[in-house]
Amino acid sequence: MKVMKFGGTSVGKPERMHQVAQLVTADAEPKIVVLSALSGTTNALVAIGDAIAAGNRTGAKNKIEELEAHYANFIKQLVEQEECVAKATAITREHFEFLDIILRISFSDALYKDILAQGELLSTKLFSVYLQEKGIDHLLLPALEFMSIDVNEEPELPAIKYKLNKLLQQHSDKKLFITQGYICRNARGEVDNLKRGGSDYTASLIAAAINASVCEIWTDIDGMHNNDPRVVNKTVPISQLSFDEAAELAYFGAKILHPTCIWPAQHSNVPVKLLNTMQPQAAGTTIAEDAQSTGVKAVAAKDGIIAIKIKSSRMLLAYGFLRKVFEVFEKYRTPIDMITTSEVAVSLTIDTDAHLPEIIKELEPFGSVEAEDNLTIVSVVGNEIAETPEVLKKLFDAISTIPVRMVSYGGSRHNISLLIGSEYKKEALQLINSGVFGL
Ligand SMILES: Nc1ncnc2c1ncn2[C@@H]1O[C@H](COP(=O)(O)OP(=O)(O)O)[C@@H](O)[C@H]1O
Ligand SMILES: N[C@@H](CC(=O)OP(=O)(O)O)C(=O)O
Repeated sequence: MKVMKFGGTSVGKPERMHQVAQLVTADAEPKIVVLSALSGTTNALVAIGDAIAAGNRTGAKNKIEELEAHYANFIKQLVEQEECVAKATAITREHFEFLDIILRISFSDALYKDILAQGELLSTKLFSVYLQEKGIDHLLLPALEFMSIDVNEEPELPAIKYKLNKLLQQHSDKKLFITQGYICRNARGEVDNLKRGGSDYTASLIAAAINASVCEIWTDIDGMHNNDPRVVNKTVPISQLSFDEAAELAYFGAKILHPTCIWPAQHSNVPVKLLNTMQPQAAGTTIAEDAQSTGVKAVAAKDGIIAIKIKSSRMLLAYGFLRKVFEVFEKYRTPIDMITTSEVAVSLTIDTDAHLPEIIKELEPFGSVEAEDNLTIVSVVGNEIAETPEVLKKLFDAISTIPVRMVSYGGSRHNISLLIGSEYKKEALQLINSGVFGL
């Protein structure tokens, strides 16, 4: 059995959904198809939730109406038969009625998550209606019945495995299952999600849970490119990546993959393929354990980074000092991305300001604390990169005009990371493209 995940761009237009139907019926292998919300929908739902949270009910109502109109148009081109048009219309009405009700009741965090879940519920149900119209046998598997996260918001792989396999056994006559990406239940049993872009994570968790033959991530580009195609002009697809390389690229900003979506597939040794819905014949990228070729593969950039510097001539070299610093970040569940130390200071980076004031306050007894935002981590990734001759020289020659704030080298065998001001990101990625990749 294989997993095929189609992102928002692959289901965002009726004709693309038609194409998805062709791709999922192209071979006889049983499959679980994971769909994201239509592109733009989750952003619109976030805007609706934010407007309601801010007490701007008129603004929220206008956004809901705009989104409903978008779905009304979508349906017109998705299905033709009167009966299917009626079904699709009833489905959208039901979900927009839910949003209308939320406008009238008191708002909570749990309701916000419910709002965000509507996108994937809509896309899968509408796709199911289209499959019905085409007479394609399938079953809609509700993700909320098997996809769960624990109190620390981590997916519960053993529970997911148990529940999903049980559901599949109950429907062993079926060959095609459709389910929602992104959405799940949390430890309180409420509707929750796997964070933005989380449908890739859903696909990888499902692939691990069923020990799939392959986890295919279908998107709007022919695989992982060597650089961010939204930022630089000339990029090329990479045919093979190891799990570690792909995980580093996803974590350090390659938007094509959700930051943590590699580990489940790696855990079960399921190869992941990145493929293009608009160009299905393109080779794409294969991510697998045995893709071990060495050398520089790609560069990615992660924005929204904050650097914190703690200066303390007294305490820094005392043992136990770093532990005390790390405990503050642990307390606020804020991961540290990069860290460097010197005789008198320790500098580290985080990617969220959610608890910044509390963190700074608790660090102040250790020394003087400075925080700086608007920074970007640029990560150059490739197996055994540190042992690859010339890489460091080429990299630093290429970016000699860019002020570099921090460097991380040696922490992983697959990664060299640089911290720069976000205003230099585009220039740095372009310089690395020509200086390191020769493009
Ligand atoms: N290194 C990269 N390789 C390929 N695509 C990238 C890379 N970095 C950023 N992207 C962007 O990721 C996009 C695909 O991811 P996403 O928008 O999340 O797709 P989907 O809607 O299918 O989930 C591409 O259109 C591309 O612009
Ligand atoms: N719809 C969700 C989940 C997702 O993964 O979407 P996409 O596959 O289009 O990146 C989001 O926008 O965050």
